[in-house]
Amino acid sequence: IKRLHHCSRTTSPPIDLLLHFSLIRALTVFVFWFLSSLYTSSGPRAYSSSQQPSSAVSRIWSLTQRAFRHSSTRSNNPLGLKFLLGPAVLTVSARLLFHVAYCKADKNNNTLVEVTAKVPIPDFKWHILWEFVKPQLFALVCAVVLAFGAAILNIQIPLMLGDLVNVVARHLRENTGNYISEIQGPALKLLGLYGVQGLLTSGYIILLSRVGERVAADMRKTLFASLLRQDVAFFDANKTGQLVNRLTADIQEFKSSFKLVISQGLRSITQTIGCFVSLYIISPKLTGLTVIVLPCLVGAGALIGSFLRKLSRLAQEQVAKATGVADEALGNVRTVKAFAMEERELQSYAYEVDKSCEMNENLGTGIAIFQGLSNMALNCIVLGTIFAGGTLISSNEMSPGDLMSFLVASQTVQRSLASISILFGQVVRGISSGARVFEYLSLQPTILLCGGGRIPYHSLTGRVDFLNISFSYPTRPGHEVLKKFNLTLPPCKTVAVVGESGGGKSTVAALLERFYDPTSGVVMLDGLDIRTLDLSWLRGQVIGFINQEPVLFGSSIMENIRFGKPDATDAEVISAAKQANAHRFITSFPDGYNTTVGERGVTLSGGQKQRIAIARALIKNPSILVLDEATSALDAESERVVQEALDRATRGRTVLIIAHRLSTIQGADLICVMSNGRVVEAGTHLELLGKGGLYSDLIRRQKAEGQK
Ligand SMILES: Nc1ncnc2c1ncn2[C@@H]1O[C@H](COP(=O)(O)OP(=O)(O)OP(=O)(O)O)[C@@H](O)[C@H]1O
Repeated sequence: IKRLHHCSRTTSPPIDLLLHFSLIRALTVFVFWFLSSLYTSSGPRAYSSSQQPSSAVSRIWSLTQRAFRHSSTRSNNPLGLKFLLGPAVLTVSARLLFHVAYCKADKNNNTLVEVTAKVPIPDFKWHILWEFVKPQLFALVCAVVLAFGAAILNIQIPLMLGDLVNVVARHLRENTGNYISEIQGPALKLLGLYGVQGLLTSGYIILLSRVGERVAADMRKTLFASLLRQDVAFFDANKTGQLVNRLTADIQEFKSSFKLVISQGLRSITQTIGCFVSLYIISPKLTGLTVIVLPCLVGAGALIGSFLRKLSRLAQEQVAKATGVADEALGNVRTVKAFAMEERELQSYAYEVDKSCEMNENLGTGIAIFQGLSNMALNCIVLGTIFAGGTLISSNEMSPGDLMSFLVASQTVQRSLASISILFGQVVRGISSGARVFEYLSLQPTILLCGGGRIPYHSLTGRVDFLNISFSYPTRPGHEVLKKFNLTLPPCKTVAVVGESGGGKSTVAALLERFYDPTSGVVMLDGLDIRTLDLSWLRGQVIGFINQEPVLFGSSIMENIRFGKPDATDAEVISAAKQANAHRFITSFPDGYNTTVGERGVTLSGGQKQRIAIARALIKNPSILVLDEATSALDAESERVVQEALDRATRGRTVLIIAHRLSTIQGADLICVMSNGRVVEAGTHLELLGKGGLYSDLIRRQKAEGQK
């Protein structure tokens, strides 16, 4: 349980392997016990004295009959049936216990690191996988060839073991010749086979891990690039935690499944087919019997499998929900603490985790029953083989060595089928993880970053026209925010947009930045529709954007300012900081411009963050500056310093100010008052006051609030 606490839910629990190994060991012991009992107790001598296979056959019959009667107290049949059914029953109960314990450990430690899921799970796109696999094709083909070779050698091993047993049996029967020289040939051949098989195994594992890691790295880079390309509307609709999960957990899960399917899947399938061929060569009759039983088992397995897939999908969706709750609480931890909501957040998380725990317990029980039943069925096949094999030996159609080969080969088939049954769950998880990754890889943004024209810098005036704009946010299509909105920002003038909260002021700025495209109407820059212009040029060089809550990156101040112009020299960074009134406070820090600002700039005051954001916007020397309530989150003193910086920054530029505090915009060349999604009043401060309309009302209201 201690190990399980640390083991990710996405990996196959190690106990599975232990159980499967113990089962295989128990079966091997049984086979050897069975064969040795033929040759030892009343064994080889009785066999060799009579020289009749029928004596061995009658012994098989009597032993197996006794085994069925559970006659463990009598003579030399100590375990019999228990050897066959015992491990299967143990497997079922141990797996049940294991899943209960595992889920409990999970519940107590809240160590859920499951992949995210979105309803419904998208289709798996094979052509995208092919694009990633193509560059690694050579290594992959080599790995497949080596894995195939190892599997083929594994198929030979039962046959060679049979030869070995035949040599031993002949020597014991005839008791003539040199045992060492007789056994030497087949034994050395077998040893060589083991050696080559080991080499091939190492080879394909090395190659596969290389292919897996490279495919995963390529997928991560491509997915990240694809996410960064998406429209702002995409990020409105999807949670950051879920997106990050696709980059990490989903790709990890997919990589593990990919490697496992190629290595274990290919080996197991080859071994199953190859050993079936061996079985057929050894004894067509016995193989025929197995073939009759197998389709029934496969049919039942497929039925249970589809049910388990449904359970798995529901469980994954629930885990994603729990992760979302944790992500939101941790991402907004200051708000949670400020409202003393830790307990409530914990309760919501615990509720979702408990639900996912219950679903995973059910899934675990389903998998346990499935694996237990399949193990039991396979064990019964071995038992049936012994019954039928005895009959064939009695009719001289088989030698003891053949029976040995048949049993080992059928055991290989059983082992391979068991590993296929383990793989089953992994494949389901891998396919759904891969599908989630590919879904975002193939997503095309509607607003393309590159392409389109640029206006030469010397002829750019910075005039902006919003013409008949109507707009609804894609996440809320029924709610029209702008209705036939018209506004002109004359070159090198400052226009302020004011109005009641939620009236659509910030939306105007978002449309100018082309975070969204209007539903109808057009935004023009210097008389050109901005949809025809190169977006990276527009955002990167023409428009500077400063909003109410500037977000800094967790690097140094120097790097944060340089974010506005990646090729800026240190001198340019310092000059921008001076323009933004930031140089003095930056140089007062012991590390100056190399001071790291903490996650999202948490180690700086609001005013300091805002001035760095202004410097970041100014360094690209934009023709148009958008200030979206840039000072409204600051106290009076910070506001004064930042306002000073802004006044300096706006000189000689086209400026759009989205303002809440009307005191900050009285010097604007034009003030537009918005109501109900359109401009209802426009003029200078004094003109609007003289009209006594909505603007005067807003001023009066703010004054009254200020006095209060
Ligand atoms: N990303 C979004 N998705 C959906 N609706 C949005 C989104 N952003 C804003 N809205 C809605 O659009 C309307 C206008 O919002 P906007 O932010 O433009 O108003 P505002 O005038 O700037 O308000 P405030 O002065 O309070 O900042 C509001 O009803 C808001 O709920």
